[in-house]
Amino acid sequence: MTGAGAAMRRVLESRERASLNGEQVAALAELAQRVRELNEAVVHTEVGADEVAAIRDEVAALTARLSAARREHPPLVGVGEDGTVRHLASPVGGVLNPIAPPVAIVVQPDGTARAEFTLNVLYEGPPGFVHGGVSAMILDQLLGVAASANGTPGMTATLDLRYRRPTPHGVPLVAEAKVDRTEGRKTFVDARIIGPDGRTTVEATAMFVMPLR
Ligand SMILES: CCCCCCCC/C=C\CCCCCCCC(=O)SCCNC(=O)CCNC(=O)[C@H](O)C(C)(C)COP(=O)(O)OP(=O)(O)OC[C@H]1O[C@@H](n2cnc3c(N)ncnc32)[C@H](O)[C@@H]1OP(=O)(O)O
Repeated sequence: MTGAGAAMRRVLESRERASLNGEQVAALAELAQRVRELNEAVVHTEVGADEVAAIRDEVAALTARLSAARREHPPLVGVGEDGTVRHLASPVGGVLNPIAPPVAIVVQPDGTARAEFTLNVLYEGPPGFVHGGVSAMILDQLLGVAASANGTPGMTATLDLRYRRPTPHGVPLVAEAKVDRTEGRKTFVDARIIGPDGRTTVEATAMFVMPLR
């Protein structure tokens, strides 16, 4: 195990997060997906006020059923040898988090963290386009995964963004991040979001700092 992997394991163990087995993850991921669809339906519904009130009560009843047995913290699933963490409830791509945009990040052999995804209207800022804060969140995650996969995980210390052109929603997007260099505890990473026309919409650079403890 790398020093970074050991450091991450220490950080996570000190936070006493439970692990789930594959079957539990699959079941909860399906539930989260249904809730994602519910969120989208809430934004678009045109049903009448009485129906809205009835659905509100049904949703409240479902929340009470789920809350009958609760964990103190959201679960994590382990740390890889390279120090990367699969955070199941992450607000970016966390399969158990119904508000997470569906951003599945894959680390390529050259260390590039890459994701192909489509954002729906739930992530809209200006009409027709993705909210800038959502783009920043996705890029922060991608940058952090690239840093972790490099064996040099850390906390985001700086995140610089350049919004070159609007990022459309409802169409396939690509995002990529790659480590530029490391200096001691600091890791510098570059990233971008690319629109369906192949042009970059947002560029980002970040510095991650490995905490001392
Ligand atoms: C074992 C690693 C554990 C990491 C856990 C990561 C989970 C990974 C999991 C899965 C991958 C997915 C990725 C997730 C992506 C999302 C990540 C986030 O959202 S992180 C939340 C937002 N960020 C914060 O809340 C940071 C808050 N700040 C801090 O905790 C500290 O300030 C920290 C750790 C950044 C630095 O604190 P110090 O005490 O360790 O280090 P000092 O001694 O102050 O600085 C070291 C060097 O860095 C520079 N530095 C530090 N912060 C700077 C800053 N903000 N701007 C410029 N320089 C800075 C300093 O000037 C110093 O440089 P000189 O050595 O003198 O050259």
